Amino acid sequence: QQVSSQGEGGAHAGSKGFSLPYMTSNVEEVSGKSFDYIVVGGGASGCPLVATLSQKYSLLLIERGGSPFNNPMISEATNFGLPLIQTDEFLSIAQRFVSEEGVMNLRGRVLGGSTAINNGFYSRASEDYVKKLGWDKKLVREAYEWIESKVVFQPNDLTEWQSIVKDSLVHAGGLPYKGFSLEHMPGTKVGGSIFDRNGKRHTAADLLAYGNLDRITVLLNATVKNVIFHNNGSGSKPEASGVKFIKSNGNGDQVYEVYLSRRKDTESRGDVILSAGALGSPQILLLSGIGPYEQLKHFNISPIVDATEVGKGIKDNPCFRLSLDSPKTPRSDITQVVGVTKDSQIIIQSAIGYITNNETTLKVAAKLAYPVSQGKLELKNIDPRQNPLVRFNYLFEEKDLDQCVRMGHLLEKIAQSNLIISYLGSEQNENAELSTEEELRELCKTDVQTYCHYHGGSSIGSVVDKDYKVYGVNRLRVLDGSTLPDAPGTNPMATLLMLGRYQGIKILDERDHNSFTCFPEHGGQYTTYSVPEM
Ligand SMILES: Cc1cc2nc3c(=O)[nH]c(=O)nc-3n(C[C@H](O)[C@H](O)[C@H](O)COP(=O)(O)OP(=O)(O)OC[C@H]3O[C@@H](n4cnc5c(N)ncnc54)[C@H](O)[C@@H]3O)c2cc1C
Repeated sequence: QQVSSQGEGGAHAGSKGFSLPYMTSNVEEVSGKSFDYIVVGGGASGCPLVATLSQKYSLLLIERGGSPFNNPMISEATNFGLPLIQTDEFLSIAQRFVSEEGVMNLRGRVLGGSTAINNGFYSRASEDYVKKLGWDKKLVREAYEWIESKVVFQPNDLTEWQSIVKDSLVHAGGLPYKGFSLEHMPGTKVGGSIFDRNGKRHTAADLLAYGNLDRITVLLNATVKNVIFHNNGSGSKPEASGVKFIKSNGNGDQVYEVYLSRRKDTESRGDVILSAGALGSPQILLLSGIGPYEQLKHFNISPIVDATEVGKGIKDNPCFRLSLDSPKTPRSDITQVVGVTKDSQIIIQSAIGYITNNETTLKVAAKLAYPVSQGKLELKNIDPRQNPLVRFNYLFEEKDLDQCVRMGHLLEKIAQSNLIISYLGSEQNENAELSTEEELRELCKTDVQTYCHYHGGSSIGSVVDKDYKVYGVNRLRVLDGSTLPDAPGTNPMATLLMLGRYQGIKILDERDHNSFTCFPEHGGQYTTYSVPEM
């Protein structure tokens, strides 16, 4: 495995000699220009995609947040968790959202996306998952390895807390120890991390340094409102020709535009690619007139495609979390170890996060790896800077609720293991009784939480085709967590980073062989409308 062990393979924020593409927050500088590709959202999938496509094409990456470079709140492992509690409505690094059922959740709002605020735990998807999504196994491996050689690290020693968690997972949880691995597997393992051995975070934005820097422009602090379409003549599908965006700070109400280069030969034109995440991309599709007709009408949005599936099937992995009382205030601690049950249904991990600016809390958490309950995403208003409405319908399906009870049992057993109790030095836990089945069932319903691994909403096979092209229009793709119809089981970041690289290579190959196919191969119920003036 090509994981860097000491940071030599990666470039981290602020390191000397680390060249980055041109970045600007000056909207006027970019407005009116044309690029071969326009990528919206510089997160886990967007950044490797841009780096890869830049080998041959000019790109504009538009990111609603600022730069992660030289920002210790992002780069220092010791600050892990602080940005998650320091949120505001429009400008903070992390943006909070609360699902319709009242569960607090988070999304990244900075170049690097959620990889700039997350726990950094890196684990590949299983071969079964790769097969199920119809991906090319060899290319998937190459793409994982490319990512790993640049921003993934093998932890050196486990922290004291992670070491206790590891032993408790093995002894109390019955999950045998498998050592260090990037592969998803049952048992207890140490995984990869985007934090290096010096405690520096390497976000997806670091990957931009490996592209052709002369061909990449990054526009920061600009929020994309919608995609611009034009008609190529009667009978042809609406074609994306650019995007409209506004300043993220809301100053002024001016709307700016950028365009796709209009080469004479249509075969050699690029695409607008939405990589704005599981909330951002479906929201932009809806704001662009691609969504259920009734919803578009309600918000007075001129319809481009009556795409009933946009926003549907969004899922979040329900999480059962226990906060442990500790007499000491431990230092914040990122996840290095996970436990996976034999049937791969439950994943357990622990981190120490901030609850106030100077107080931390120890948490152990179990996540349901493959939830079946699905929700939906809809517009709340037409402001792209605000969160859309999202309901995940956590534990709606009985099967998920049963698994949640199982998670509760296992987690309580681990949290009350001798190892953890003696570390905490608290006597109250020692005599604590385990909850009954009924109590856990109730707790699951009232206390369900999130791991922030939400996905779906513009899924492959229903909103995009196997090449991530949006059904019903030309030159528009979506590539990020919103396209995953099911969770990768393990933590999703590795797979979403991989997907950006993987699909970037596929697009380069596709264009080399000049075999553009603009027609859906399956799925995709849609009606297209003629393009109105916007
Ligand atoms: C707190 C937290 C902890 C996590 N821990 C882990 C972990 O340890 N391991 C793991 O594997 N996964 C973890 N995850 C999940 C993982 O980080 C995400 O699944 C992954 O980053 C999603 O990738 P993405 O490309 O779909 O979206 P993102 O990485 O979120 O990127 C989307 C980007 O689009 C931008 N954007 C959105 N809308 C617009 C717009 N209108 N205009 C311009 N830009 C826009 C956003 O600002 C963002 O930069 C965690 C997530 C969170 C929030």
